[in-house]
Amino acid sequence: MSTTTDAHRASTAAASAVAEGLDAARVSWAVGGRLVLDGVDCTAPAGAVSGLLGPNGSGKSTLLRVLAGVQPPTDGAASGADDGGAGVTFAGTDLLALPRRRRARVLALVEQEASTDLPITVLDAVLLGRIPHRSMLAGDTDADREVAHRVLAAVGLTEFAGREVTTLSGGERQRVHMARALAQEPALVLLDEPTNHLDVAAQLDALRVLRTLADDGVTVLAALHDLNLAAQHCDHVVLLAGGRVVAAGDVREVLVPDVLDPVYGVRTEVLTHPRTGRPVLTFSPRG
Ligand SMILES: Nc1ncnc2c1ncn2[C@@H]1O[C@H](COP(=O)(O)OP(=O)(O)OP(=O)(O)O)[C@@H](O)[C@H]1O
Repeated sequence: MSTTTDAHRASTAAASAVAEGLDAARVSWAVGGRLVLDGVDCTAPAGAVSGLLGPNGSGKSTLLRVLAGVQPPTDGAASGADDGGAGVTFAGTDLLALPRRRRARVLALVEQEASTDLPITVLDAVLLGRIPHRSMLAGDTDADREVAHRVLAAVGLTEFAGREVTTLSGGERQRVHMARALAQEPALVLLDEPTNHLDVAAQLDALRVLRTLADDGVTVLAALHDLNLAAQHCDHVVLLAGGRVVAAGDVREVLVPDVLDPVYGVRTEVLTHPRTGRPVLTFSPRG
């Protein structure tokens, strides 16, 4: 069985061996006196696809927003957590201390409900991702447009470049959000449910894009609800419940009945994928 401490320690050690990953320590966030994140420690190794898992309301979106610097962490002592201040480093740099613009050159966040009601074309929406790379007053350069077309091709949206974003389907918009994030050319990508709204082929496409990023050395951390997608596509997973990390490590250690059943309140059975050797999970109600 994978315990919080053992698996987490092992994955932390693995991440520090890869000097360039994301390392978050003692991250807390409270609202209305309630601790939504309670001293979260987690890592995402560089060059790997990491999955952030957990039931509804466990704190995945909140954690991604804090890691991305969108929402400042609550001071541990002030929030009632029994630890000190939060630390979020990437490649040894204190992410929370970086000015916003510099942080946007390092990391991109793809949120679940990103605003899509701007009356602009897909190409212009993706070009917004280039803003952190140019001076405030400069317009798009040829190099910016080259990057935008490259990332549009990567997410399969080349023929949508001239379409207004508002005319796209939910799945197409989801891919625009991913393309805009990729246009930032970040070294760290945080994604909240990137497969939401996507059909099964598009889900595999999205995960293929994440794999390509990881193969290029990018650190990828994606919140995922589908534990089987995580089982097949993640190198490392972090499981949250009630704002705490309950397990972290390799999918074969974390995605097991002893860990999942109490967290999700279900009965899990684990098979082995005949081709990949990775776990395939089935669920039934507990009782
Ligand atoms: N601004 C806020 N005000 C009050 N409660 C909040 C706020 N933001 C988050 N919460 C609460 O914090 C908890 C964690 O929310 P969060 O969205 O991070 O969970 P999640 O794991 O991403 O959930 P889901 O899988 O349903 O998307 C929830 O109970 C949510 O209602």
